[in-house]
Amino acid sequence: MKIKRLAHIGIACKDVEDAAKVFTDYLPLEKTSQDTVGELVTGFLPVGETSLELVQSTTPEGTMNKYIAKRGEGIHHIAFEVEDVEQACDELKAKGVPLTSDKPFDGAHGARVLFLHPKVTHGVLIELCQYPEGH
Ligand SMILES: CC[C@@H](C(=O)O)C(=O)SCCNC(=O)CCNC(=O)[C@H](O)C(C)(C)COP(=O)(O)OP(=O)(O)OC[C@H]1O[C@@H](n2cnc3c(N)ncnc32)[C@H](O)[C@@H]1OP(=O)(O)O
Ligand SMILES: [Co+2]
Repeated sequence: MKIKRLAHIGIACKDVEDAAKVFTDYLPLEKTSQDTVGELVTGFLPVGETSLELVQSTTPEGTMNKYIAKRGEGIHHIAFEVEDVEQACDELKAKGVPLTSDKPFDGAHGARVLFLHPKVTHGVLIELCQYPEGH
């Protein structure tokens, strides 16, 4: 597996637009995109070669709302960009690493994403993402 960079830090929030205001009012950051991906809304704020990814659920029982109900808003996951997420998935499976899905699925900005289960990563939910060429 080749890791290219820390792609983003995912932050669980109740409302992307509200949360973005804090980061753009208190810090010199800019929200450069907002997209809906399945039941999630994401907002990206670039910081050097990485980004903050604000993530909100659009349904009461959605992933982020479930997380927020248990732990409150805050850092939810860290995402590493990999060269080949299918290969990374095969490698992790061969090592017996528990994943949250059987295979990579669609993420924001055309990425394919895969998550290692936080129970084996010292409580840190780790995303691996592969972006399309030219991203
Ligand atoms: C927007 C697209 C994409 C991108 O392009 O970047 C994204 O970032 S999507 C982000 C949201 N999607 C995901 O997080 C998908 C992967 N996550 C999951 O599949 C689930 O959330 C989970 C990690 C399997 C947990 O779901 P579930 O088992 O149903 O929830 P529980 O509340 O019962 O949690 C079990 C256990 O895991 C702990 N947990 C849950 N979330 C996290 C977390 N973010 N970080 C650390 N630990 C987490 C939770 O506290 C429970 O622990 P115990 O209480 O000790 O059992
Ligand atoms: Co993410």
